[in-house]
Formats: sequence, C-alpha cells, structure tokens
Amino acid sequence: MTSVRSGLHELNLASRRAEEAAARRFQAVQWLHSVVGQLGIPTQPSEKEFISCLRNGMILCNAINKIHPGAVPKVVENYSHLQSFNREYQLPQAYQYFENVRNFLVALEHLRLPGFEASDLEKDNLEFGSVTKVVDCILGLKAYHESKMTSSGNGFYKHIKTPTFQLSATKVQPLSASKTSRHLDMSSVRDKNDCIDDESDKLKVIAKLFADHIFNSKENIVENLMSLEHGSENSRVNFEKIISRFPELQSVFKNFLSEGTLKPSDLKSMPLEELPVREEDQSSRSLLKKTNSNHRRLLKSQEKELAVLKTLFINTKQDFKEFQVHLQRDLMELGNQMQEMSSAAQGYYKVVEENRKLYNMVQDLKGNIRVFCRVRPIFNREMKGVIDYIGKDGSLFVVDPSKLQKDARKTFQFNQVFGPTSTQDDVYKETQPLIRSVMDGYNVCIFAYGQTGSGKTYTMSGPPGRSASEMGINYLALSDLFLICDKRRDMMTYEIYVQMVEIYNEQVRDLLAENFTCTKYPFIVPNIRTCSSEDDGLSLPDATMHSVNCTRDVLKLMEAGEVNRAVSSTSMNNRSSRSHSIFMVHVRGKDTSGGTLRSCLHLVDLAGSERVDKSEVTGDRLKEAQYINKSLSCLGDVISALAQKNSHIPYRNSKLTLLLQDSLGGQAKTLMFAHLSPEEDSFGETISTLKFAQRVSTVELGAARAHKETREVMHLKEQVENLKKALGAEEPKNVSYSGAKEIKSPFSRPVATTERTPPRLRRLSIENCSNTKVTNHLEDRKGVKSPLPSRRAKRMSLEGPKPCKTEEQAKGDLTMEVNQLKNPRSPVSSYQTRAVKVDGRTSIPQFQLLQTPDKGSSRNEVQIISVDSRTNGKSSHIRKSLRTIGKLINGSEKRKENMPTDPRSPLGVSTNFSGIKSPHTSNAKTVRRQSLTGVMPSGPERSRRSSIGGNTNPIEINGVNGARNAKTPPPMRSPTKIGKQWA
Ligand SMILES: Nc1ncnc2c1ncn2[C@@H]1O[C@H](COP(=O)(O)OP(=O)(O)OP(=O)(O)O)[C@@H](O)[C@H]1O
Repeated sequence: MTSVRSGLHELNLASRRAEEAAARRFQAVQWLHSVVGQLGIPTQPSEKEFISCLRNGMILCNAINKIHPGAVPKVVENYSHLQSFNREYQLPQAYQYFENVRNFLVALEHLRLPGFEASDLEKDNLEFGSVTKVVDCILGLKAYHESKMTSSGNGFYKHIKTPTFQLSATKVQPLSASKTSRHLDMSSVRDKNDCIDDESDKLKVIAKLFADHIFNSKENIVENLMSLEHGSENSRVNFEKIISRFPELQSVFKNFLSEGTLKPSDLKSMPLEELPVREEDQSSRSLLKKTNSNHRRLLKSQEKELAVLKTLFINTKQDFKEFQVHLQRDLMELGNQMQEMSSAAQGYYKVVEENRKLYNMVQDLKGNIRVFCRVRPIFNREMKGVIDYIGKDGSLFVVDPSKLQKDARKTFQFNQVFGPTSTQDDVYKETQPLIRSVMDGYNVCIFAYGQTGSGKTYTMSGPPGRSASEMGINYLALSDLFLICDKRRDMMTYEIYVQMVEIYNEQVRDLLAENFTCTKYPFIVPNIRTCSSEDDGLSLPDATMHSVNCTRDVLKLMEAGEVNRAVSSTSMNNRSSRSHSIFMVHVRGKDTSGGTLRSCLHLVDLAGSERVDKSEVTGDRLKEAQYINKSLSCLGDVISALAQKNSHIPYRNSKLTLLLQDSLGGQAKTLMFAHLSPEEDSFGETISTLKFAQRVSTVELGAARAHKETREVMHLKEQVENLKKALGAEEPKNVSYSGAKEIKSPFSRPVATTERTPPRLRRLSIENCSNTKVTNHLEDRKGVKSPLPSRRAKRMSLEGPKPCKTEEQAKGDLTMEVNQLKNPRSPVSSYQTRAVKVDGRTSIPQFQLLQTPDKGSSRNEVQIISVDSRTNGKSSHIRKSLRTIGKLINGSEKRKENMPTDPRSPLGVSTNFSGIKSPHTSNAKTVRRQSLTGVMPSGPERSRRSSIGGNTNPIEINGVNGARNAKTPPPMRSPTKIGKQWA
C-alpha cells in the first residue's frame, strides 16, 4: 500500500510539474504574441506546436529585434535569395532556419541572456526537456524587456534564474559564435570571409552536412554513431547510407581518410564528441560534453523515475488483480445470496397467493362481505398525510398526527388496499371476478362508503368529464358484462337492463325517468320490495327499466342519471353528492338447453358522511346532510347487528338499508369500498371509516347462491304447479281447503294467515313493532287496510304457539299450510312449517311435512305434504306424483349444486362448495358457522340466514310473495314496455 501511495505521490508531482511547464509555455506564447503579433498557433499550444512555430527562427529574431532593435541585423524571411546557394550546395531548406536561429542565439549572447541549443528546436528532442529550455529563454527575454521598460532603457538587467532555468543556464557561456554549439560552429563555416584553414573548413562542412541531414531526416545520428562503438552491423550500414547520400560529404570524408587525419577505425571506436578537433573547438567540445553529461544525468534520473513508476505500476496491477479477484468472489457470493433471496421471495409470494386464495375461499364459504380500501391522492401538497404504509397483502398503517411515535400507529387489514397511485383499471381488475359472477346467476352488490370528498363517485363513476382511462366501475362493469355476453353467445343469450335511482332525503327517485325535472321531483318511486330476488328480481319495480345492448347505451344512461342526481358544492367537495345513488343492472340469461338464470348487480355510490361544522352547510344542504348521516348511521346499525349476529336486523330504519337488504342479508356477494381522504385534518373521519370497514369485513352472510334453473327443473316445477291445481280442484269436498282457492284473493288470505300464523322469531315481531310506519305502508301496498293482522301477528309471536286448537283452528292451520306450500321458497316459511310440526299442531290430519333435511333451503325445493285417509284415490295418485316430482327436483337441484360451476367464472371455485358446505337448514348453518368461526350459535333454533335474509314480516311473506305466486307476472307498474317484458 505504501508503494501505491508513494507512486501516487510521484504521479501527482509529475502532473504538477507538467502543469507548471504548460503555464510557463503559455506565458511565453502570450508574450511573443504581444511583441510580434499573430504566431499562427493556439494561445495554449502543445509543446510540438510551440516548437514548430519557432523552428525557423523568424519569430525569435523579430522578437529580439523589437526589444533590442538591430540585435539580429538580417532576418531571413524569404528563402528565394538562397535559391542559388541551395542549388550550389544542394542544401535542404532546414539549413536556412539556422541562419535565423544562430543569429538569435548570438544576439542573446550579446545581451547576456540565457539561450538554448539549436538542436532543442528539433522534433526528436522534445521529450528530453528541450522545450523547457526554449521557454526559459523566451521568458528570460520577456523579463529583460520588462526590466528595460521599467528602468526606462538604462540597459541594466541581471537575469535571475528560476529553478527550471538551471539546466539551460549551465550552457550559457560567453562564447563566440563559433563556440556556441556544434551547429553554430558549423554555420559559421559559411562565412566565406572568415580566415579559416582548409581542414577546419572541411570538418565544419562535414559537420554541417551531418547536422542538416539529421535535422531533415530526423535520424538520430548520435545514437547511430554511438552504436558504431559496439560494432553494430546495422549502425555501420546506416552510417554508410548517410554518407552515400551526400556525394560532397563522401569526397570530404575520403580526403580526410587519405590525409590520415581521421581513420575510419578511429571513427568507429570514438564517439562523436571525442573526434579529434582543433584547439579552438576544445571549449565547445567541453561544453558539448557537459551538456551530454547533463542529459545523461537527466536520463538517469528519469530512468530511475521510470523504474519507480514501473514497479509502482506492477504493484498497482497486482493490487488491482487481487482486488478484481476479491470483487469477483464477492459478486459471486452476492449473486448466490440474491438467488436464494429471490427463490425465497418467490416461495413467499406463492404462499401469500395461496393464503389469499384460501382466505377468499373461506370468505366465500362464510359469505363475508369483502372490503377494499382506496386512498385518494393528497391535493394540497402542503398538507401532511396520515397513511404510513400500504401492504400488498391488504394491510394498512395509519399514523395519528396528534400522538407520539409509539402509540401513533394503527393497523388495519382488508382484502385489498389501493394507494393514491392506483388507477381505475387496477381497482377494476380486483373487482372483475365478483362482477363477472353476475353472469353466472349471482346477485352482487358493490357499495362505496367514505367521508365526503374521499373519492366514492370517482371510483364508481369516474371524475366529471372523464377520459376512457378514468371510467369508473359502473361503466367498466357493464363493458365487461357485454364482453362476456359476446363470448358466450353460442351457449347463452343474455338480456341486460338497467335502472338508476337515488335516495334523496329518504325518498327514492328515479334518475332515468323520462321528463325528469330536478325541481319538481315527480318521479318518486313509491315501492321498495324486499326479498324480491325470491320472485322477479326487482326490488324497485316502479322505477324505469332500460334495455342496454352496448356500452354506448350505458354511457348515455349514466350521463342522464348523473345530470339528474342531486349534487351541490360544499366546502369539502365542489360536487358533493347529496344522495345515495344506486345503479342496478339486471341480467337474464337463457341457455341453449332452455335453462335460465337471473341476477342483479347493485352498484351503490353512497353520499358521503360529513361533519356539518366542517362542511359548513346550512339550510337545504344541512337538511340533506342530516338525512345522509341518519341513513348512514342506519347502515352502521345494520352492519353492527349483522356482525354481532343479532336476531334483529333493523333494515327498515331507512330506505337505504331496506333497498340493500337483499345484498346485505340475502344470498348475494357483497363488496364494500372504504374510501379515505389521507389528509391530516381528516384523521378522525379516516379512523371511523376504517373502523366501520373493519366491522363490515366481519359480517358473514353465508355462501352466495346462483339463481339458475335447468330446463328439467323448470319443467318439473311447471308440472308441480299443474298438479297442485289439479289437486285443488279434486279435493274441495274432502278437505276444507278453501285456502287453495282463496289464496288468489289478497283480501281473504291475510285473515286466515293471521289467525294461524305459527310462532315466529321474536326479533321479527320486535322489528315490526319498532317500525309500524313501514309495516303500515306495506300493508297499504297489499291493500290490507286493517292494522289487526300485524297486531295479531305480534301478539302471537310474543306469546308463542298455542298448544291446543279447535276444529276451526285446525282448518285455519290447513289454510296456513297451503299458503306455505304456495310459497315454498322462503326460508322463514319453511322454518315456520317445521315449527308448526314441532309444537304439535301437526295433529291436523290432512297435511304432514316430509322429513327432508334440506327443507326450505332451496328455492326450487318442493314441500311434499302427506295425504290423509280422507283423500280419494285420484288425489292420492296426484300426491304420489307430486312427491316423485319433488324428489326429482330436489335430486336435480342437489346434483346441480354439486356440479362445478362454469369454469369461466373466476369465483366459480367457491360455488363448488355451495352444495356441500352451504346447508340451508338453520341447524346445519349454525353448525357450519360454528365450525368456520368457532363462535357458538346464539340460540338453538335460530337461523341467521332466516334472520338476515328471510322475510321478516309474516304478512309480507304470505301476502306479498304469496300474492306474487298467485299472479305469476310480477307487479310491474309499467313505465316502459321493458318492465312488462321483464315481468
Ligand atoms: N383516486 C383519485 N385520483 C384522483 N382524483 C381523485 C381520486 N379520488 C377522488 N378524486 C377527486 O377528488 C374529488 C372528490 O372526489 P369525489 O367527488 O369522488 O368524492 P366523494 O367521496 O364522491 O364525495 P361526496 O361524498 O361529497 O360526493 C374529485 O375532484 C375527484 O376527481
């Protein structure tokens, strides 16, 4: 490491030195530029560019002449006058440069300034520090110039050597022109007027010719000559080559040889510096020697540095290799760890996925209301958020801004949580399987809950003026349903109808009624039917029904509905919905074998709960807010009652809960979207929404059931109907069976029913008591004006069954039994039938219930009554047929339930269990719930299904449903033809 560090230090030193040299060079160029004008090179030239521009000596001579006029009397600028000379001597052009360079160096000498050697301008000498010498010389000249300027030309200047000057300064000697350097010696030969002897002249000519050749060819003659010492063949050949190129040199050389002054053998063994020279050249030779020794010293030190650098480089290389090996090893380990982690993660995700599936399955079996949570983005960037973490597994952490770190965190768990960045598509993807099951005959309800401005309308419908990617669930669901229609075209034909209503100030208003005017609200829907799915699938038969065939139709209707919806601006939301909107999609399907299905999708956008102090509403808005909050509180009560498995579920306390009764208590699949505003100041509302959502997620509705009927079942049902009719016609004399006839009269029936109503669940009666207004309303609807039946019913249910009956009462019982036969679908009625049997009233001889374990569990199931001795042979035969058909239907139903559902339904898996795990007798259900939840049943005879989903009003059960059974088409008050068609 130390070697690396010292190496780096040296490198730093070298780079600093190079920087310093460059700075000095640029300074020299700048000065030259200011003195002689354009140099034709960049202001920051490379060493090569710098030297090449000075090589002809012109710039140097001009510069010295500027600061000391006449220092170089004659500057060779145009070589044309030398043409004759060139021709005579065949001199290369390079020689001409020496004229200037020599004169410049001589002038420098006169001025006693540091100089350099002409060879320093050669290209090959660049790397030996020659540029430094030239730069030093020019900077010396500059300093001289400046001192001359400041001392007003008194001419006194003493050159102060800079450290970098030292090397070159050693060569500056007060030499004559002939002694300055080898080149200068040679050039002085050219002066024909000088008195020199022949030999010297010849030597100088040879030297000059050599120098020129070296300069032009850039051959390292010194090295070549040096190599001659070692007798290198190549060197000799090179030397001879050089000589052979110059005929005049050859002759001079030959003369030398012939005169014996210089023998080739001497030449061979002697380095150039040691060639015998004349006395007067001794000083220049010594200078040359000195210079060479300096060079050698420099070379040696550089060699040393190079060796250090080499070792440094080798060490670094070694270190680097080691480092590389380490790195590779580490990388390999990291790769292995990553692989392990990724396989572990994969395994984890698989397990999570499996868990989710299993959890969903359990939820399907229990019929849990699924809860998705959606957090909208924060609009005010300065506002802090309370959402701390959103997990993929449906976990959500919120932070209470008013508390310290430790207690601040609250955790919630839902089926799915969508963060602020989730798109409408992300949300729909998770909802899709549920929505698709509508096409398999399941009733589905999706409702959006949350404080005002939290994004309910955004999720359900999309923002106002939405683009295709912003379409909400309502639109996407319909598009999807159409897609499925298209895919299944070969097997099924579907009809899709929509209704859209709102509950505004506890009034149901038809948003799609023709000529709707917001100011008058004439389209108030009078009737909400509960348990409608048991009959015609319409809970709001009086609302306009529109057939839709494509998404465009849906879009038009949705837009119309939205225009009609009550919306106002509050301080919490510019377009706050002031009503609960319910978009109902009715699907009716018929397969190629004649089987039918019908289902309903409720898409509910609830109005937002709001704190009136925060929303700052007054007048009408305040009234609206109060209605909204009241109905939401009723929804909360229903959810609480369902979650606690109370016997009394207060559906009737508001129009909203009454309308959602089927979805919250029936056999539907239900999903709630809990919407959150993540801002700090909404923390209170956020927590209450989350708590409500958490409670909703604990509600178990029991396994959902598809409303499908095969052709076989339909056929058998038809037969049953016919046989029943035939039986009714056959036995008027044998049995006091007036009820079978009377059932068609809505007025006579309630009396008989009231008289013989078997003991009912206590909660139902309480519910009726608690809301006499609603009961009265329903009674009105049925045309029963007298409050007596309901009062009677209440009394009876509170009192419990009466043990003894008169003959007349027995007849009444018969009537009741027949009514139940007419209405076999209600789980409550089946329960009642059993109750009758249990409490001993089965002593009535004419009718006895079969001991069917699944009695009352299926809509398609037929209750078989035993025949007493008083029936004649024909009716006995009919009854036998009825029994056989009943068995057939029951068997077929069970087979159907055990059969796997349509594989195209993503939620089909769950339905596989329906036949096995969804027993419908209250006992079986209680046992199942107990096994799934570990919660003990609240009472031995209590059926939650019957308490939740069953019809709670005896009058309604026997009245409404009975009436509907009696007159087959459902009572569509027909605002459109479609309504009739549907009915
Ligand atoms: N996920 C989201 N992404 C972007 N904008 C959203 C999102 N959710 C809601 N918004 C915007 O927030 C505003 C309020 O949303 P929205 O009207 O849907 O709330 P709301 O819960 O229906 O309110 P209210 O109960 O008062 O009717 C709207 O401008 C809507 O576009």
